[in-house]
Amino acid sequence: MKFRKNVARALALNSSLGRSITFFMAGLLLAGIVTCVWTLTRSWDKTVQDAERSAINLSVSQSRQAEDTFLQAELVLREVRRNIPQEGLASITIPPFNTYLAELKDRVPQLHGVMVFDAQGIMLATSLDKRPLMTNYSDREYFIYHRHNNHGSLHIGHVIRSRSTGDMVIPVSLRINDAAGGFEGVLLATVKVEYFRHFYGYFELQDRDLLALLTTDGTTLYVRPYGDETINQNLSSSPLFTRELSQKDRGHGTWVSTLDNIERIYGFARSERYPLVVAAGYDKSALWNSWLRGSLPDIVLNAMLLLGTLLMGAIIFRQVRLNVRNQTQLATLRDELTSINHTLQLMALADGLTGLANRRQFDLFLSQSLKNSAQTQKPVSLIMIDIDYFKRYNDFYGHVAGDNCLRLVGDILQKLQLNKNDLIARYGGEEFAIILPDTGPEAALFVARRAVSMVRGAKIPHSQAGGQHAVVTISAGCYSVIADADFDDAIRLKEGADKALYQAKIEGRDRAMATSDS
Ligand SMILES: Nc1nc2c(ncn2[C@@H]2O[C@H](COP(=O)(O)OP(=O)(O)OP(=O)(O)O)[C@@H](O)[C@H]2O)c(=O)[nH]1
Repeated sequence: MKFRKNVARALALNSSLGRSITFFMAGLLLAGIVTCVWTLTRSWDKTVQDAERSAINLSVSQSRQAEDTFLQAELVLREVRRNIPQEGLASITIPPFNTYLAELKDRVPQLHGVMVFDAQGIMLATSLDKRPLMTNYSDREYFIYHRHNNHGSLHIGHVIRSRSTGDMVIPVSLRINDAAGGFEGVLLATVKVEYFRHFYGYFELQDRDLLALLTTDGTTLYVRPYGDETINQNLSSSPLFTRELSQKDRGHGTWVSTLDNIERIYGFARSERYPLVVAAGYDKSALWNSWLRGSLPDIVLNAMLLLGTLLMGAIIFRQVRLNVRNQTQLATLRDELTSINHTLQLMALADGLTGLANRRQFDLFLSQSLKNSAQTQKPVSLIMIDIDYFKRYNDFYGHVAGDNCLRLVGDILQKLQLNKNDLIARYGGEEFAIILPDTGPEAALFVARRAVSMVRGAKIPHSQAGGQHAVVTISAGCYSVIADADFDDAIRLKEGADKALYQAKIEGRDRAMATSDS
């Protein structure tokens, strides 16, 4: 609650200007944040797209390169098969044939060796300088494969360690049939894994980026940047095989590698000719860090802009708060002045002793009433009232008691239940006056008599009054006119009423008299 109050005060929410500026600043801030996030998101998306494109291109080009590498091995094997005599493998003259194989192998740098095996797996010829110690190869996967699969296409096996040199090699083999179509032996070319290690080393890649050559059954032939420990790993459970390659031959995707649990952005391509796949993956966290470093100036700039907006907002809010405070102070001041004015107005128009209208208000009211009368041609009556023997009262009871007596008479006159348009005023000294607009002489005399009677009935002691009751009494004189704009009606009215009052005094006081124009 307190927090909400503080926020409302800080943002000057209690003023419409404050509210408008709050909404404007909030909109500006929101637009700034949205633009900043949108720009950065787009920039990151573009970085990812570029990485995906680059990964696809790299995997496609390396798939082609792998195809070329194995095609050259296949061409060598097919040439060897063409050069096997009609009579079969048994008729090969070993030393010259070994030389022939060595020459062929030297023409293709990626080849580790070229060999010929008979139907029992015995090595008959080899391009290698020295023969391996164990000469029977019938346990090798490629040999078993060809013995059981009678077709003339190339077979690419998993990586094996050469029994003659100890090198890691990829076996590429062809079956040889005899004249009757039966199994006669196997032609083998081995491709150096080192060749791929060397070739993949040319590419400018980050430490944790990956370039892998695999067979389509998910077995790794070589994975850069790793060593021999990742060769012949089964990655068939990787999203590359379970998700991507089951749908398309080339493409991109992001997944966590089953080999090292690193998330990468991958591109992949399957060879059209051989059961091979190449995958190129960029380490996503390295890419993120690099993007972050590159985007840092933008981020700092955007943050500064947002900070600038906030600062500007703070300054504006400070001004608004000051403005609102000044306005509040001004409003309070204005209210106070209005109230003082009102009091002053009342004071200017009211009699301080009795609270009745004063002489000034009497004159204004009389003037207005006469104007109305001139227009409506209805009569205006004036009753002039004077306290009897008031000098004696003052002399006997003192001026303070005299003032109190004036207040009491004022209170009694206020209880006369006049029309709301009538005005009772203290005319001056111990004299009162009642203006009765739209009232004729009879009604005025009736009111005057009631006033006389009520004051007498109040029984305010006046031992010096001289009458039989020894109470304060009043005398009243009434006069009525229908105003005539050409004439000084106020003087006429006052003189008439004074004359009647004088008459009442002469007649013995404590009474009301009326005079007329005649
Ligand atoms: N205490 C008090 N006395 C006032 C005030 N204004 C006028 N007086 C007194 O009222 C008295 C008026 O006396 P007069 O005009 O001679 O007449 P009166 O004694 O009332 O005699 P009549 O009018 O002939 O009955 C004077 O003594 C004034 O001093 C006032 O505000 N307070």
